[in-house]
Amino acid sequence: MTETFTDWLRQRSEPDWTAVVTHPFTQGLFDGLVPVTSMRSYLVQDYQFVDDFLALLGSALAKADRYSSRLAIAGSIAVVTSEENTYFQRAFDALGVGEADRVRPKLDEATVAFRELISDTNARGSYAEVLTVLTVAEWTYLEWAMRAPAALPENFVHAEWITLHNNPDFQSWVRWLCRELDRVGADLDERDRARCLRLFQHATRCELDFFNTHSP
Ligand SMILES: Cc1ncc(CN)c(N)n1
Repeated sequence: MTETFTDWLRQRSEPDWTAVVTHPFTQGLFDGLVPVTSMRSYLVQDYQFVDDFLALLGSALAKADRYSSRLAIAGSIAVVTSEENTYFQRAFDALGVGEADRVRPKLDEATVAFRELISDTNARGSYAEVLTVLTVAEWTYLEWAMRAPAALPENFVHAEWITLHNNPDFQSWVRWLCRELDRVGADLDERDRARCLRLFQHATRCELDFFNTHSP
């Protein structure tokens, strides 16, 4: 079988890729053993990441070259702004996160770095480059969440963060993202493919730094 563009990108992003999808933070989630302080700081920072991520989805929606692609992207925007946002609010309530940390927390270095990558891609990236960053963010999350055991932790803060990233709709969305990047990637010249690779590797490193920051 011939190698797809997304497989090519992922293979050249090792060993960071495997380090993200098997990260000890995710094992802590599966066991329900991430300490409250780590879970709180992780979700507070992630909510700021999600803000930029939503803008990047908007950029993909605007840059897409066909209506069917816009529909798929709009479906993901709907999830981020409903189920996922509601999860954050319920988790913040359960973890005692105050208003200031929900709206404008002090950002960790890893969050700043990730946000910079996203906003640069948002401002200057082609559709293929926007898809590249989205694919890393979603595919890594699907891959770690798929490693969860059938028995989920009791605490909904842990359990729902896993199921939000491993359910049939999320799986279809990630499959679509990979196919879309393969489709768009097929028309790129060598220089643009290399740009996507650098972005893919950079985004994978940002994911790793993000988990590392919140691992006790
Ligand atoms: C850091 C990060 N990367 C990816 C995802 C999945 N959207 C997330 N919520 N946070």
